Amino acid sequence: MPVNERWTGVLYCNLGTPEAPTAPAVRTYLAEFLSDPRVVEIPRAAWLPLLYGLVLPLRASKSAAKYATIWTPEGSPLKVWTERQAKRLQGWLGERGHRVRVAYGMRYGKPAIAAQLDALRAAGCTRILVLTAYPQYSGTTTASVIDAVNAWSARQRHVPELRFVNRYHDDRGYLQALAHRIERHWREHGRPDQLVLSFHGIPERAVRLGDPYADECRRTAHLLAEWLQLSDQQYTLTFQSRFGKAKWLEPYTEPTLKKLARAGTRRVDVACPGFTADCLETLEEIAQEGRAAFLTAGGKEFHYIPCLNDETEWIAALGNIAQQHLAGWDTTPPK
Ligand SMILES: C=CC1=C(C)c2cc3[nH]c(cc4nc(cc5[nH]c(cc1n2)c(C)c5CCC(=O)O)C(CCC(=O)O)=C4C)c(C)c3C=C
Ligand SMILES: [Fe+2]
Ligand SMILES: [Fe+2]
Repeated sequence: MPVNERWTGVLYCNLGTPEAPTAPAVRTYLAEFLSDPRVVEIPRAAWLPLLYGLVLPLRASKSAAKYATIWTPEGSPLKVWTERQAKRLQGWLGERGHRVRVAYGMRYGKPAIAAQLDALRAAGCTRILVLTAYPQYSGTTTASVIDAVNAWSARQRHVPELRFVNRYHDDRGYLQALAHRIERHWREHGRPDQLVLSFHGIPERAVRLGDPYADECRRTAHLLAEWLQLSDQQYTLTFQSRFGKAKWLEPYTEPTLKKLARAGTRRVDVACPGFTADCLETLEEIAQEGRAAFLTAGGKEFHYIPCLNDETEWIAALGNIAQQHLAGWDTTPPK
C-alpha cells in the first residue's frame, strides 16, 4: 500500500437495534443480542433452548409493539442518532486537521462491526481506534464490542493497529455536556423537586464478580450532581430495564418513581446519563412507562430530559476523547 494511502479509522460502536418494528425483525435482533455469552451468562446448553423456545416467541411481538411507538420515518432512533453522531464526529475531527475515516458499527444487527472494520481496512486504514457509545464500562456492553473486534481481528492476516477506549464516565466534556443539557431544560421548564438519574441495569451477580459498571455509574452521577450543584437530597440514582428473574442493580427506576410519587413528590425530572443516544429504553421505558407509573401513583409533573444525541457540545466532547486516544498516531495529511 503506498505510504500516502495510510489512513486512521475511528469505529464508533453502539448496541444496535432491529431493522423494523416488527416481530420477525425484533426476533432476529434479540436472537443475536441474547445469545451473546457476555449478555446472558447462563450455560449455552441450558439457555439456548429456553431462548428459542420461550423468550423469543414471547418477547419479540411485545417488544415490536414497543418499538412501533418510538419508530421514526428515518428508522429506529438509536440508529438515527448513532449515524448522526458518527457523521458529526467525522466533521469535528476533520475540521481539526485529522486525516481520519469515521464509521459506526452495531454490536447486534447492522451495520455489523466486522463489516465496518472490513470497510475501513478496504479504505486504507492501517490504524483503528474503537470508541463505544457507552460512557460506563461493563463486561456486558463494552467488553462485548471488544470481543467482536478481536473476533474480526483473529480472521485477518494483516491486523491493523488497534486501540480501544474502555470508558469515559468521568470525562469532563461528557459531564459538562450532560450538565448543560439538564440546565437548559431547567431554564426552559423550571426545576423539579427531584432529579432521577436512571442508568441501564445489569445483573447484580456481574458486579459481585468484578464488573466495575455500578461504581462507574455512581461516579458519573456524583460528578454530574457536583456540576449541577445538587445536594444528595435533590437527586436519586436508579437502574432500569431489568431482564429476567435474577436480582439486578438496585434501586429499580420504576418502583422508585412510584415511591417518590406516593411520598408526595410533585415533580420529577428523569435523565439517563448512561445512554448517549435516545432509544427504546429512554423513549418508551422512561418517557412513556415511567411517566405513566409516576402520574398514576399520584405524581403531578414528569419531565424526561433527552439524551445528548447530536448536541454540538457532546460531539466536541466525543471528539476530544477520540483525539486523546489518537495521540501518537500521525493523522496529519501526507505532504
Ligand atoms: C447503556 C448500557 C447498556 C447495558 C449495560 C445493557 C445491558 C443489558 N441489556 C440487556 C437486555 C436488553 N437491552 C435492550 C435494549 C437496550 N439496551 C441498551 C443498553 C444497555 N444494555 C440499549 C441502548 C438498548 C436499546 C436498543 C434499541 O433498539 O433502542 C433489550 C431490547 C429491548 C427489549 O426487548 O426490551 C434487551 C432485551 C441485558 C440482558 C443486559 C445485561 C446483562
Ligand atoms: Fe440493554
Ligand atoms: Fe426496556
